Formats: sequence, C-alpha cells, structure tokens
Amino acid sequence: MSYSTSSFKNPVSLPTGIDQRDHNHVNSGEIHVIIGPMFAGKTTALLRRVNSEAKMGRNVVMIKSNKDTRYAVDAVVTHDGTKFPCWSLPDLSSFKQRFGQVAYEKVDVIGIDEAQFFDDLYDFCCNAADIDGKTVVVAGLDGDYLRRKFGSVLDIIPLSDTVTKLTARCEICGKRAFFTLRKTEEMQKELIGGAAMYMPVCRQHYVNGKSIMESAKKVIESHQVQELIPEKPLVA
Ligand SMILES: Nc1ncnc2c1ncn2[C@@H]1O[C@H](COP(=O)(O)OP(=O)(O)O)[C@@H](O)[C@H]1O
Ligand SMILES: Cc1cn([C@H]2C[C@H](O)[C@@H](COP(=O)(O)O)O2)c(=O)[nH]c1=O
Repeated sequence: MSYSTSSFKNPVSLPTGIDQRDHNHVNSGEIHVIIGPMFAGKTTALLRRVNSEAKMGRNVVMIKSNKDTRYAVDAVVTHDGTKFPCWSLPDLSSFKQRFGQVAYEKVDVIGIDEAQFFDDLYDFCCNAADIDGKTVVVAGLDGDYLRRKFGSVLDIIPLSDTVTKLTARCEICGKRAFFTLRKTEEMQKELIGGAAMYMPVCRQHYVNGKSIMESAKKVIESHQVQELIPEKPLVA
C-alpha cells in the first residue's frame, strides 16, 4: 500500500462542531510525576514545585491521602519538617465537591502527595489535566516494600508530561538508594510509618536485608513451634 506524503503535510482541520477555544483549553493542562523510595525527597520536590507556581501568581491547592496523617492531618509535611496546608481526603473524586465548583474553577495547580493511596488517581489526573486544564503535580511511591507496583502511580506514567525518579541514600552504605526496606514483620501492602519501620536501601542491601529479615522470621517461627512442643520428661 502506498501513501501520498502530501496528505500528511496538510494541517488537520477540526471537524465541524468542535470549537477552537475548547481545543486550546484541552491542551493547556499538564501532569508531572515524582516517584522514588521513601526518604528520597518526593514531598520536598512537590512542595518546591507548588511553592514556585504560587510565587508566579498561580492558584495552588494540595491534596494528600487521609490514610497517612503521621505528621499532621491538614498539612503535607516532609520528613525534615517542611509543611504546606492541604486537604486530607479518602479519595480524589470527592475533591471537587468538597472544595466547591467555583473555587475549583479558579485553581491552576493541584499537588497530590502519597498518591499510591488513591485508587482513583488515573481518572482524576486525566480529567483535571485533559478536560479542566489543570497542572497536576503528583508525588508517590512507585513500588512497595516488596518492589511491587503501588496503587495507580505507575498507571499515570503514560498520561504524564514529565516523570522524575528520585533516589535516597542507602542507610547501610550511603550509596544511592532505589528501594524501601521494611524493618518489621508485617506483611500487608499498606502500613503507615516512618524511619522506625522503613529504610531506604541500595540494590545490594535490599537483597541482603530481605534475606536477613526472612532468616530472622524463620528463626522466630521455629522458636514459636518449639515452645508448643511439650518438653520430654527427664524420667520415664
Ligand atoms: N533514612 C532517613 N530517615 C529519616 N529521614 C531521612 C532519611 N533519609 C533522608 N531523610 C530526610 O528526609 C528528607 C526528605 O523528606 P521527604 O521529602 O518527605 O521524602 P519522601 O517524600 O521521598 O519520603 C531528606 O531531605 C532528609 O532530611
Ligand atoms: C514502602 C511502603 C510504604 N508504605 C507507607 C509508609 C508511609 O506511610 C508511606 C510513604 O511515605 P513517604 O512520604 O514516601 O515517606 O507509605 C506502605 O504503606 N507500604 C509500603 O510497602
């Protein structure tokens, strides 16, 4: 099959009925995603971005998941204490209604922290950027402590303008850390906590640390089994 190249040079004309102003508006939104392990500076980067947008006179609003209220209920807080007021919500779909339609229309930039906890992240980002023309800046964990995808964070990569993967410092050797190691025995995916429960690690110490945790678990389990077996009487 052959194509006439000249047909590709012609500008695409909009089908009748599509307003040119709507077309421009559709293109004005943006999505920026910041990912990485815990302690990598994701929240710090999000706050920096949102603050600089505010300084440029843009109307900003911050949202975080109400599952994670470790440092504050009504503020996004970095591990080193920098704060920004926010809406703590169970889901993103409730934001427009809670914030109010009129206020929502005036917002230019929406920051979302702890994005891994929002199941409706994809639809929210898609609507906010594509339809409502908002700039959405999203920070969250790409992977959990087992290095499995966390929530919908990876699903929004195809929607996004930019993706920034940050690294932390390995707590054991000081090299670049890409992963989060859970220090406790709990196995559920979602477990809110900070430095007492998690540490950033490089690949080598993720693998070593995981095997140390697994060996320790086996030793503890075998002790528990032995405690259940009644001791043999010394004399028959
Ligand atoms: N292992 C660690 N334990 C506690 N705090 C840390 C650790 N490593 C780095 N930090 C601090 O955390 C800050 C980053 O915090 P934050 O932006 O909240 O990270 P993230 O959102 O990626 O978890 C760093 O600038 C540093 O001060
Ligand atoms: C790895 C991992 C983390 N979490 C929780 C722990 C914290 O409450 C947040 C991450 O916070 P941060 O701002 O990125 O430091 O997520 C979890 O629930 N499950 C995990 O596997």
